[in-house]
Amino acid sequence: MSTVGNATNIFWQELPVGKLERQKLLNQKGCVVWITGLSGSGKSTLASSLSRELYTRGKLSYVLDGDNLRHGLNKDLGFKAEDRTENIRRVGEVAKLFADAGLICIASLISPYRKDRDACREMLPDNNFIEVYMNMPLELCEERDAKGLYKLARAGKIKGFTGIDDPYEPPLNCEMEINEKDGVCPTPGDMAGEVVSYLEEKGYLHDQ
Ligand SMILES: Nc1ncnc2c1ncn2[C@@H]1O[C@H](COP(=O)(O)OS(=O)(=O)O)[C@@H](OP(=O)(O)O)[C@H]1O
Ligand SMILES: Nc1ncnc2c1ncn2[C@@H]1O[C@H](COP(=O)(O)OP(=O)(O)O)[C@@H](O)[C@H]1O
Repeated sequence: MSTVGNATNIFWQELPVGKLERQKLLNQKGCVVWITGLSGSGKSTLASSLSRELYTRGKLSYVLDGDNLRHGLNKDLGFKAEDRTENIRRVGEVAKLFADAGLICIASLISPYRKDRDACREMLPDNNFIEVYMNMPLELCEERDAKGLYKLARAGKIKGFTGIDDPYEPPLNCEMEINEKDGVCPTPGDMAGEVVSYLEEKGYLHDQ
C-alpha cells in the first residue's frame, strides 16, 4: 500500500496478460516516437506519413497529436509554461500506456522544454523512447505559416508563441534529427523512411 501524489491507500494491481505477450501477438515492440519542434516544422506531417508507412508494413501505431489532444484530454490547458509542462506530462503518461499495450506510439507536440521531454523519457521502461527533432529553421516554419499563427504572433495578436516570444529548447542528445539537406527539406515519405529504418535497425518491428 502506498501514497502516490495526492492519492493515499492505493495498491498496484497485477494483471494476467503482459507486455511481452501483447508484443508477440503484434510481432512488434511497444515504444514511443516523440516528435518535437517548432510549429510548422513538419511534426504532424511526419507523424502522418510514418503511421501510414507502418500500417502498410502491417505494424500497429497510434498518433497522439498536440493540436488534437487539446480538443479533449488537454482542453483545460493553455500555453503558459506550467500548462505546457502538464500537457507534456499527460501525453507522456498516455504514450507510456500505448507503448505498454505494444503499439508504436507517435507523439507529435512542440514540447518546447527539455526537462519535460526528459521526464517523458524517464517514464518509459527500457529506454523505449525515440526522440525525433524536427530541426527546421524558424524562417522556413514562418514562411510556411500553414495556420496563419506566426502572422498573428508577429502582429502581437497571440502572446507567448513558441519561437517568437516564447522559448524552444532543442534536444541535446536525441535519437534522430530531421534537417534540410543543401537547403532542401526531405519529402514526408523520406522523413518517414528515415524513422522506419531506425525502428527496423533497433528491432522494434519484430517482437524478438
Ligand atoms: N502560443 C502558442 N505557441 C505555440 N503553439 C500554439 C500557441 N497557440 C496556439 N498554438 C497551436 O497549438 C499547437 C501546439 O500545441 P502543443 O500541445 O503541441 O504545444 S506544447 O507542446 O504544449 O507547447 C500548435 O500546433 P502545431 O503548429 O502543430 O505545432 C499551434 O497550432
Ligand atoms: N517535408 C515537407 N515537405 C514539404 N512541406 C512540408 C513538409 N513537412 C511539412 N510540410 C508543410 O508544412 C506545413 C506545416 O507542417 P505540419 O506538419 O503541420 O507542422 P507542425 O505539425 O510541426 O506544425 C504544412 O503545410 C505541411 O504540408
